[in-house]
Amino acid sequence: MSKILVRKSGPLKGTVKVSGAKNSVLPIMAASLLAQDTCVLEEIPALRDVEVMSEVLASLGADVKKNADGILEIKSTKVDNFEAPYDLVSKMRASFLVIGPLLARMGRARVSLPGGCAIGARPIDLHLKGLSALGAKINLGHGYVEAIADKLIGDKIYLDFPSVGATENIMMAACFAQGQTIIQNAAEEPEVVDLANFLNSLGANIKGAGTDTIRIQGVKELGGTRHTVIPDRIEAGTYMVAAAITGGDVTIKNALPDHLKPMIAKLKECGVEIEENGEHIRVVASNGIKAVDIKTMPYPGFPTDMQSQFMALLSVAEGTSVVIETVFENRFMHVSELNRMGANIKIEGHSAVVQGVKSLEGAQVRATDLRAGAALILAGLTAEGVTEISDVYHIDRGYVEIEEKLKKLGANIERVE
Ligand SMILES: CC(=O)N[C@H]1[C@@H](OP(=O)(O)OP(=O)(O)OC[C@H]2O[C@@H](n3ccc(=O)[nH]c3=O)[C@H](O)[C@@H]2O)O[C@H](CO)[C@@H](O)[C@@H]1O
Ligand SMILES: C=C(OP(=O)(O)O)C(=O)O
Repeated sequence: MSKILVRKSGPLKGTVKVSGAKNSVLPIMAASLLAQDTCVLEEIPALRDVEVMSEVLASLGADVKKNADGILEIKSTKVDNFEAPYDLVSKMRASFLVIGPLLARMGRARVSLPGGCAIGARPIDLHLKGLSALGAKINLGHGYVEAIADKLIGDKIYLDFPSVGATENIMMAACFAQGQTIIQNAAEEPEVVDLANFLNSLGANIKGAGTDTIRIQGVKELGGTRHTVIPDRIEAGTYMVAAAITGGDVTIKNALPDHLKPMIAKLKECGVEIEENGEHIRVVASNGIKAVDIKTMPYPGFPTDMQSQFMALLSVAEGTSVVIETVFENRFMHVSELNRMGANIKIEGHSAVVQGVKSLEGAQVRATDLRAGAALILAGLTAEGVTEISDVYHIDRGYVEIEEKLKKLGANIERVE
């Protein structure tokens, strides 16, 4: 089993390029099941999750080819299987995103229930509410969801919570529904917009993505396309925090400031200087870090996927911060690991009270999920001695070459077997 070793690293300096967004590429790959022609996807990050989604699509009968660096070609003409099995869906929750397109395309889908994970129970009731509103009969049994519909008919669907995955699944299913589907209280995340842009470039008719009301006018078929995936705002935010926690000066390339507003605002509140320049962001931290309060919210609020990385930063800030998690009910697994490194964080219900300490100390810690792992790397960059992180496969789900990228900035980090 691999481990990542991190040692205290001086101010990080230099330039780092952000990869394509994991949370865009996964739904877009699922959506390519709807296309009659080849889909060429660019800026595909070399991530474990992308490999798993490729396996899922291949198991359904799609032809998935990895071409030159970062280019994926998907041909779905021969898709003939409507079942996504447990062994693939259990590897990655986002595999559940194939249920919408499979149902739309084949009138039938059987997909393993994804189950919860370290950050919460993560039910799929809103996905199913949407699909049944479109006319699908839903049966649950033996750990699988089966959705069947002779035809789908557009409807008005109000989401009780602006779920990213439910918005995406419903949007994909509605592409071939008769008439208009309206999703109200839809998720507004940039990745939802990227998916809608991809589907529209195939010939779909989707309006309003990026607002809380999305209108999908059903069409008869979708063609092929070439699409470049948006940059990963969470990876960008993680390198912004790496610069801040080490008192560094880092320019982040291929980052869209528009998608990073909450991270930019909170880092500025912490006393970090940020320069926005087109698709570059420069982060300069030379005056220490001040405590700030954070509340995670659906987009455009502060992203839950950046909560643990900011918690690492605030654990060495001057003063006391309060971090409130409102999106997932159990996303504080990193707290006990950070406390093992000398942080002073107390959990009170959905809040964590972070009393900043002068310094952290290296320890053996466990990446309990993807972003928790990133937070431990960030903490390790500022901790005295060695931080030894286990279960790093979580980190590989969502960060392309994280050691190499950090090493280029001057970090003392290595992977050992
Ligand atoms: C692959 C991907 O894009 N993953 C992202 C996506 O996950 P995902 O799409 O799973 O997240 P959701 O937006 O659906 O979940 C948000 C909240 O809604 C709840 N919920 C969701 C669906 C449902 O049917 N019922 C229900 O109660 C969840 O348990 C959670 O508490 O958005 C999350 C919230 O920004 C991010 O943290 C994940 O990185
Ligand atoms: C929670 C995350 O991803 P997923 O929904 O794929 O588990 C994440 O990217 O932080």
